[in-house]
Amino acid sequence: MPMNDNSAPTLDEQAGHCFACGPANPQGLHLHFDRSEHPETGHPTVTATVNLTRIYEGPPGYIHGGIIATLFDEAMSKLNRPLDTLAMTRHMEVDYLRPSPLYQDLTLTATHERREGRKLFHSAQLHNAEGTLLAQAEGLFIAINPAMIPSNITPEKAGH
Ligand SMILES: CCCCC/C=C\C/C=C\C/C=C\C/C=C\CCCC(=O)SCCNC(=O)CCNC(=O)[C@H](O)C(C)(C)COP(=O)(O)OP(=O)(O)OC[C@H]1O[C@@H](n2cnc3c(N)ncnc32)[C@H](O)[C@@H]1OP(=O)(O)O
Repeated sequence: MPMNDNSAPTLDEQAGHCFACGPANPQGLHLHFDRSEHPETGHPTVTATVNLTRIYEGPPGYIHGGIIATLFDEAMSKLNRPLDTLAMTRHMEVDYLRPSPLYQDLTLTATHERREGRKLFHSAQLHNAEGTLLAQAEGLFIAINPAMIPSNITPEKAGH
């Protein structure tokens, strides 16, 4: 693992195996997000194009609902950095409005709504190419102490 000047892994390096976004996870989703500001509120917003295969199937032809929740969790978590906050998901609600198809470009978006102290409230949506809303989520993220993130995860220490 690359090291910074202090020979300690950076947070990005620690997050390299994130199932949804980590480049170092061979079985991950490898999501990539573009970041911008909401045109009306100026709040951070992120977007990604997702096109998933049958590895992620739930109902035949459609994305598994747990994977859709993963997409929303990850998209909303990406809003924390532009808010200069390290935070973890505390609560999330998902509405599955229409089945979300495999093998199609879908647009995943998330936007920061408001902050109350340590509590960050975000929202997220999944649309198809025609602009139909397929699923949506609301998330509560809580700012954490960086010391909660272990810096020395290895398979040996995890018992594998
Ligand atoms: C996540 C860190 C990642 C670090 C990576 C580093 C760099 C980033 C670079 C790239 C990678 C980016 C992201 C990749 C990482 C993550 C992927 C997505 C994120 C996740 O996948 S992360 C995993 C799932 N996540 C957990 O594993 C959390 C388990 N959890 C806890 O560890 C604790 O829960 C903790 C520490 C979060 C808080 O603990 P706590 O004890 O300090 O606080 P508590 O739980 O009591 O709640 C606080 C306030 O929320 C209120 N509250 C609760 N429920 C509510 C509701 N429904 N509505 C309204 N308010 C509600 C309470 O009422 C209270 O409010 P009040 O303070 O006003 O009383």
